[in-house]
Amino acid sequence: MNLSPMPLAVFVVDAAGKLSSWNKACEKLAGYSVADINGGTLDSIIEFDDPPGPAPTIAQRADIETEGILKCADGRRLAVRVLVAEQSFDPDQPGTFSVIVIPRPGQAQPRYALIQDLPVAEFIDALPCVFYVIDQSGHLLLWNHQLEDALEMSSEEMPTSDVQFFFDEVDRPAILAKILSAFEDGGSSHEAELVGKNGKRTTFLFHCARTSLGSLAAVVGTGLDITARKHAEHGLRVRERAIYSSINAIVITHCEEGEHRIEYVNPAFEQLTGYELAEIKGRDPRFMRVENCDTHEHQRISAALKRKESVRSVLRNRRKNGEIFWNDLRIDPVANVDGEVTHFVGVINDITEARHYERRLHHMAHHDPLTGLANRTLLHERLKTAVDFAVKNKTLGALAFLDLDNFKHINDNFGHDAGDLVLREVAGRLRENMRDDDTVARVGGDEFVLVICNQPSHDRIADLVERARRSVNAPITWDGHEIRPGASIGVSVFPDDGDSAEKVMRAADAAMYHAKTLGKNNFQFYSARLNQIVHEHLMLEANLGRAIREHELVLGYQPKVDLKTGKVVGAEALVRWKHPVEGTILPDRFIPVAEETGLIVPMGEWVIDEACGALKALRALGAEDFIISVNLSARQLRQRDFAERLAHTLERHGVEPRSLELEVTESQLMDQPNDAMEALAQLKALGVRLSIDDFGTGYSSLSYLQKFPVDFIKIDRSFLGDVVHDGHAVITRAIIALGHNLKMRVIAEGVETREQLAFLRDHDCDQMQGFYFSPALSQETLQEMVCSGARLQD
Ligand SMILES: Nc1nc2c(ncn2[C@@H]2O[C@@H]3COP(=O)(O)O[C@H]4[C@@H](O)[C@H](n5cnc6c(=O)[nH]c(N)nc65)O[C@@H]4COP(=O)(O)O[C@H]3[C@H]2O)c(=O)[nH]1
Repeated sequence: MNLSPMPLAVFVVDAAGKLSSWNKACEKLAGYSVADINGGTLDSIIEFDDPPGPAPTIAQRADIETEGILKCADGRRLAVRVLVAEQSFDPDQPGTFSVIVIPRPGQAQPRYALIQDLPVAEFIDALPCVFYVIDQSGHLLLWNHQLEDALEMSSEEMPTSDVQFFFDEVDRPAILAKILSAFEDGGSSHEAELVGKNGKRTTFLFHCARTSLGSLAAVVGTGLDITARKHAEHGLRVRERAIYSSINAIVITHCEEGEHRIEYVNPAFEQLTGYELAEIKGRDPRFMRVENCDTHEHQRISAALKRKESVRSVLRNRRKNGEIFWNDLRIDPVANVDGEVTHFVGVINDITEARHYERRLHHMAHHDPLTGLANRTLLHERLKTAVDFAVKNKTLGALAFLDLDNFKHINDNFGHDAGDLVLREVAGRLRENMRDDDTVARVGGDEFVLVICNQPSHDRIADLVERARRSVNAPITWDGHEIRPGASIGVSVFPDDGDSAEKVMRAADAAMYHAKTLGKNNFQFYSARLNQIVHEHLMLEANLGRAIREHELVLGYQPKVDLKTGKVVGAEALVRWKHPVEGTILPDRFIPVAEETGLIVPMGEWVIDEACGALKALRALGAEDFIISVNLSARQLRQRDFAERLAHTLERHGVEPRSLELEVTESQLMDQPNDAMEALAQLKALGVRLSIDDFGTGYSSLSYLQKFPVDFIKIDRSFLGDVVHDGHAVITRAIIALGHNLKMRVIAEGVETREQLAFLRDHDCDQMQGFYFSPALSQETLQEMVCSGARLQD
């Protein structure tokens, strides 16, 4: 064992106390040479302050600090502390003991008295740093190999170089100043980068101190390689800067015993929340929470923090100014080197804008832009919820479909702005009449829907719907005009009329259909009978197309008689449906379905084609002037190429246009009078005859009537009634006079009695048709009648 670097005096003795080795410090302290001590015992050198009695063995002294006197070679008696320790870690010397001798206070030698015993050169080279001694000329007197490595220089090159050249030119003045300061003030320290001969750069933390070598003033110093630390510091600074400059608000909290205290917030946080670090440092970040809001999210966060786990949450927080913002928050734990979580980093994203945008999108996806009411999508959701609720809780609810009766008329006459105003006004009125829990939706141009929840009775529902209907009825002023919207409403009650949204909607639809067929501005509840009607309607709708294709339709011809001559001058073609199962179906049942479905157009074409065929046949029989009239739907009239197609049909059958008469009802003409006028003008130009059907029921404006290029007006059947006695006679007379004044001829339909006939004759009516003379006949029977020259008897 080599004891020489040890500065304390140490003897090695065996169990009997015989000295076997000692160190230089020991020689120094006691003044013995090797020869003096060799073979001696511990007792010959140290006098222990033992209590009276037998002296303890060496082993007994182990690990006990005792005091004694070191008997020095020069006769001095030095008071010492003695520590005996068994050299158990040295397997080569079993049973040997170290005896460490420490001079007692006041007895010690100067601190570094033993230094010359140390192998300084080895120490210097073993230092974990560079070592140097510089003289006043700035040249190295002493250095270790670490310095050579850093400078990439050999030992030979070192003394010849001025130390300032070990540094970058820009750093040199500062380096010189530091060395100078060490010479003048006794010491200095600084960080600087040593530049190796081949460019290697190493950052050192230098400490130097003034010293003297004999009479030579010098500076001795060390330099600790801090390159790695510098890199780390730089990295940290970059990261710190990144956090500082991040556009995301960042908060760092310190956590201890479940408490979270804000330690740092970046400027983005300050900007976002309005709080500055100084005023919130040390507070729990939850102070920003909105009370009683997002409680579930807060619980989730607390639980994650307790488990020291990351968590993400979207919740509302309050800014300093009280404003609430949506926070997309992410919190991550930060552990120290021992893996213990000491901090949490929270990244806050203000997503208020995005949330609002999302909400706006959601609102747009679920609401009608014009009125702000729920749209079809939202209606379906709400209805489903309401029906499910009613089924589960055994309460009553209602679904009301509401159609504005005259919306098209409003749009056509007052323009789309007026139409929009009416829709918005109606929407507002419906909303006002419903509770917040109810739903008011707009699902089409003029179609509104109400979902009414939680009602005590059918009566109460009826009251509510009636109130809504009346509110819609109130007049709206537009550009000085008073518009009075009307509404047809169909109502189904759930769960009575259906336990699912689909069934309830079907029922309300049926009720609505019924309400419309009953006339305008009323409301109807769904009923089983109603269902039957609607079912029938659907059946007709499904079969009518086939009926047209499969030739199940036939025409009946009701003769028209000239009232002056009694001669049969024409006939009205009336369509019938010979249904293979149901038998003959009259047009009043299926024409409205054909109108609704658009099948009226192909059906109308067939009728004209058939009527032309009949005209051709009659002509062949010699009835040259015979006229057949057909009923025309407004839908046919609106077809752009109707006149053209009609001309083709007439040509194909070789029928003169003047033999065909087209009857259009007064109400259909007045629906869009300007368009109708244009269409009628085209037909007139073609040469066909025109007549206004059901005259007296359609509120004709006289100015229009004058302009329609029609040949006949047909007094509506309803005015004939008891024409001889009641007020209808006045109207009938007026219509006949009006027609004649407008240079039109007048025909009366539905004539059933001799009295009616007499009345018509007395008032100069031109023609008649009706059961009194004949119902509609088959083509063959009509031909027979015409050929036989049958006449109306006086
Ligand atoms: N009470 C009574 N009724 C009488 C009398 N004389 C005739 N009628 C009935 O009155 C209706 C006259 O036809 P409309 O007013 O044009 O009314 C027609 C017409 O608007 C429509 N229609 C019939 N055929 C066609 C067609 O081919 N095309 C179109 N678009 N509509 C048609 O169906 C309606 C009903 O037709 P129909 O059921 O055939 O009923 C016919 C006819 O049978 C009478 O003395 N007393």
